[in-house]
This record gives sequence, structure tokens and C-alpha cells, in this order.
Amino acid sequence: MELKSLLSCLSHYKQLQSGNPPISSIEMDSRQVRAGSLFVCINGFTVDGHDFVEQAISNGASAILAERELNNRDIKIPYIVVGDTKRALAQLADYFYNQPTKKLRLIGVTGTNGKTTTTHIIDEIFKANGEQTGLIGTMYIKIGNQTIDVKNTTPESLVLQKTFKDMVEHKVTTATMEVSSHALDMGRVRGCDYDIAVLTNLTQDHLDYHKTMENYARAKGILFAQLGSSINYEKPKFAILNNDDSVSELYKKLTAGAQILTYGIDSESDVRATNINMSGQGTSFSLTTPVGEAEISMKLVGKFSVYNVLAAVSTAIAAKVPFRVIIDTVENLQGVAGRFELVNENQDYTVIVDYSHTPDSLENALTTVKQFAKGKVYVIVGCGGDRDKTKRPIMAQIAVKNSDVAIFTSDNPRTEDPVQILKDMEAGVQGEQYQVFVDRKEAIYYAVGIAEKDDIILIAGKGHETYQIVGKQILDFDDRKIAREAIKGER
Ligand SMILES: CC(=O)N[C@H]1[C@@H](OP(=O)(O)OP(=O)(O)OC[C@H]2O[C@@H](n3ccc(=O)[nH]c3=O)[C@H](O)[C@@H]2O)O[C@H](CO)[C@@H](O)[C@@H]1O[C@H](C)C(=O)N[C@@H](C)C(=O)N[C@H](CCC(=O)O)C(=O)O
Ligand SMILES: Nc1ncnc2c1ncn2[C@@H]1O[C@H](COP(=O)(O)OP(=O)(O)OP(=O)(O)O)[C@@H](O)[C@H]1O
Ligand SMILES: N[C@H](CCC[C@H](N)C(=O)O)C(=O)O
Ligand SMILES: [Mg+2]
Repeated sequence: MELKSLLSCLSHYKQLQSGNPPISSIEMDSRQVRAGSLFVCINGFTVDGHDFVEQAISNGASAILAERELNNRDIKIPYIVVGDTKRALAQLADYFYNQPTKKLRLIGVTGTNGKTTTTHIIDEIFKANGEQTGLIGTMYIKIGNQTIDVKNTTPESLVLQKTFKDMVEHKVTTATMEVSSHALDMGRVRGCDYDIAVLTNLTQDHLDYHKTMENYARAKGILFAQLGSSINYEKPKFAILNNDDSVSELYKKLTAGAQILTYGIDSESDVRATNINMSGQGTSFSLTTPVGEAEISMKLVGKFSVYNVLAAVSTAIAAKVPFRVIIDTVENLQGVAGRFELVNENQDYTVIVDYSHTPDSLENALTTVKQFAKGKVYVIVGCGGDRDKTKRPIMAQIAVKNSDVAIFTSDNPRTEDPVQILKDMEAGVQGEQYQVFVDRKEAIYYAVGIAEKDDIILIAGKGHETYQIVGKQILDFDDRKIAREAIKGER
């Protein structure tokens, strides 16, 4: 594609060096630039992409897209200036890859908790309906049976649009993705043509980035505002909203062009679960929907799992998946790795690894555990470094309040001092009983060592993660593996 034709997708830009070279790739990392690349300078959180223009040119860049002029440098290739390169990049990527999301049914799931779980349930339903599917989220990107590693829950726009293009080439008909608030705020999903947008819930997290809950709510609202501005009655877009979460009222107002389908347990909703019966082995409930009713019995545990299922069922109903296919899939769901995952070595107590790393998810996980516990409840929990500090004392309080033995330990300390993170947690529970082990392995061994018959140990926060980030190092660490070794008495 020629530069001029590529740039035609932008509403305005300033070109400082004339020229119209063919562009064979778009890159945001100078190290990936090759002959024919358009290098896009991103001013990041750690370095400024504008500092790598020379490197990009020496690697063969054909053109540069930047946010400001570099007056002191003599640049001989086309140099284009826009107001915001991140947002421009999202649009360029969409256009360069031939607007792939227009050729897919695209489902975006946002919310503080339950995105990974809900996207997996949705994906299972569409697969059961005979579709080739794609999945993008915290754990991986999946295109059919192929799995690709990821760094972010919602990838950078360039990776995202390239992924959609690959999905189209692999005949994917429905793609389901997690849409993080960071991605929405930074414009990573600009250009994505969503057909269905789903809200799980909104509770506290990421205040390090968004500062206030209002900003956080607004960022998530972008997904619903993005759903088109006029209703296409032939092919309507849908907003799937949780009626039990008051933030849905705001999102109803933001979805100018979408039909709204609500789900809930406590409030009147289009898709609703009533008569919920929970046990440690599974959950049953009565499901009412605009297209049918059913008595559901499933293996997933906890009220929060019912919400995730309702969100997924509503999505499938909006996409006109046959009701029988939806019900059968829900009844056969196996759960997602690291979400309430049992570690079973035939011990006479229960060990659960769960990805609860926010106050609300920790409270939900512990409430669920407490409901079924015949013995004592132990919780092992930490808080991630370089992340929302205000949630630390709150999570500590929730842990102490909802367990018999609270054990505080390190999550991913990242570049923070692990001892200081623990002190931030402890500040919330002065005068209370708890244990502290900086070393997460020690914490797990301690709990396993004292657990007795019928007790339950909840190892919270890291779920499916197979690493621990300490400083800038990524070390091998898997809660499930360590717990298994501890149960078996291996050191
Ligand atoms: C705060 C944030 O979002 N950071 C993201 C950002 O990193 P950064 O700003 O540090 O980038 P940088 O290293 O400063 O680089 C700036 C630019 O210079 C370029 N560069 C750099 C070096 C070089 O030699 N040449 C060069 O051109 C880089 O390619 C980049 O374009 O760009 C990176 C590359 O795309 C992202 O991976 C990274 O996400 C990091 C890993 C991150 O932790 N993000 C979190 C906050 C996040 O986005 N989380 C949400 C999920 C939250 C949830 O679960 O709800 C997510 O969607 O993942
Ligand atoms: N609907 C829900 N409401 C509250 N808590 C939930 C819900 N679903 C799952 N959880 C809890 O949150 C944890 C994380 O779930 P999941 O990975 O599905 O969320 P996520 O939104 O994808 O998280 P992340 O933002 O880290 O990607 C689970 O292990 C569980 O404890
Ligand atoms: N997507 C979340 C995951 C947090 C997982 C937890 N283990 C931690 O490291 O805080 C984040 O990056 O904030
Ligand atoms: Mg996730």
C-alpha cells in the first residue's frame, strides 16, 4: 500500500517531507523495522519512541509517523506528524489489515472481574454451535486450535489488528476478546467494529492508572459508546449489561446505537437466574430468557459463576445461537485454568488456586469457600507491585474477615520492595491475627503443613500464572505446582 493511500484513513496529519513510498509493514518498535516499514513513534511509560527514529531509519524505514517535529535532526524520508500516535496507530493498523473486524462477529467483554472466564464460556458456546472461533485475553490468543502467547490482556492495536487478519484468514467467524480499561483509555481498540459488547461488573481496581472510580467507569464506557451511533435493524449491535451493577445505567445511556439485553440475579432482567442452589460440587438454578426457560445444573461454583454464565448466555442469545446449544454447553462447562482450580493429590483437605487479585474477587472467592467449608478456611494472598496500592489494606481486611487463618505473602512484587507491599497490606488489619511470609513458597508450605481434614486453603491472586515477577526478573513459579509438591511433602 502506498503511504498516501494508507494515510487517507486519518482525518488530518501534517507531512513534513514529501514522498509516497510503498509501505509493506507498520512497526511501533524500531528493532522490528525493516525496509519498507512505517515507524510509528509512541511516547511510552518507560521510553520515548521518538528517540529511536535514527535506529528505525538505519533499519530501512520508509516513513516516520510522530507526535512532534524533531528540529535538530535531518530526516530525508517522509515524516508525518499527528496529535496522538497511539490512536492514529490503531486506525492505521485497522486500515492496513483491511478492516478485518468488519469480516468477523466481534464480541468485546469488559469489567473488573470475570472477563477471562466469561470470554471462555462464550467461546465454548460458539464452538458448540459449529463455528470456528478466536479468543483474545489474559491467558493467550487462540485462533482455532492454535495458541499464541501474550503480554497484555488486550494487545497493542498493531498486534490486535494483525491477529484479526489472521483470524479472518483462518476462517474464524466469531472472535471474543477481553477489553481492558487500559486498552480502552489508550485507544488500543479504536477501529474495532464490535457487534456485541458485554459488561461483567465494575468494582475497585487499577486506581494507580485511572485515579478515580469515575475515570475507571468512563474508560470502560468507551466500549459501549463505540457500538455504533445509529441502529441497524437488519443486523443490530447489542450491549449486554449486568442489571445488578448500578454502572449499567450509565452504559445504557452511552449505547446510542445498540440494542440492550440485561442479565441479573437480584434485579428484573431479560436474562435471569432464580432459585439458585449452590454446593461445593456445582450450582443449579432456573434460567429465564426471552427465548426460553430451563433448569440448569452446572459444575461451576459460586454466585459469581452464575453471573459469568448469564453474561455468556445473553451474548449467545443476542447472536441467535439455538437455546438448546447454549444450555447443553453451560451444563458441560469445565471451568478455566487458575479460576477456582482444585489441586487434588487425594489429600483430605481442599486446596483451591484462584486468580482473585482484586478486593471484590477475593471477597467473592472467600464467601464461596466459606459457604461450603466444613473445616477451617485458610487464605494465602498478596498484592501485585507497581499496581493500585489502595487495594492492599482492603484486600488484607477482606482476607482476615473471611477466613480462620489469613496468610499474607508476595504476589508479583515487580519493582517494589516486597516487604513494603506487605506493610501496606498490614496497615489495614492492625490488631488482627494474621501470618506473614515474604516467600510465597514458604506461605504455601506453611498452610499445607497445618491444614487438617475438611479444611480449605484458598491460594489467591496468581491463578494460571506460571511465573513470579521480582524486580525485572521473571522467575518460574506456579501456585498449583508448588501446592502439589507441598501436599506430597516434596521440597
Ligand atoms: C503501562 C502500559 O500499558 N504499558 C504498555 C506499553 O509499555 P511502555 O509504555 O512501557 O512502552 P515503552 O517500553 O516505554 O516503549 C515506548 C515505545 O518505544 C518503542 N521502542 C522501545 C525500545 C526500543 O529500542 N525501540 C523502540 O521503538 C516501543 O516499541 C514502544 O512503542 O506498551 C507495551 C507494548 O505494547 C505494553 O506491553 C505495556 O503494557 C505493560 C506490560 C503493562 O503492564 N500494561 C498494563 C498496565 C496493562 O495494559 N494492563 C491491561 C490489563 C489490566 C487488567 O487486567 O484489567 C492489559 O490490557 O494488559
Ligand atoms: N463475575 C465475577 N464477579 C466477581 N468476581 C469474579 C467474577 N468472575 C470471576 N471472579 C473472580 O475473579 C477472578 C478472576 O477472574 P477472571 O480471570 O475471569 O477475571 P478477569 O476480569 O479476566 O481478570 P483480569 O483483569 O486480571 O484479566 C476469579 O479467579 C474469581 O475469583
Ligand atoms: N491484569 C492484571 C493482573 C494482576 C495479577 C496479579 N497476580 C498481579 O500481578 O497483580 C494486572 O496486570 O494488573
Ligand atoms: Mg482476564
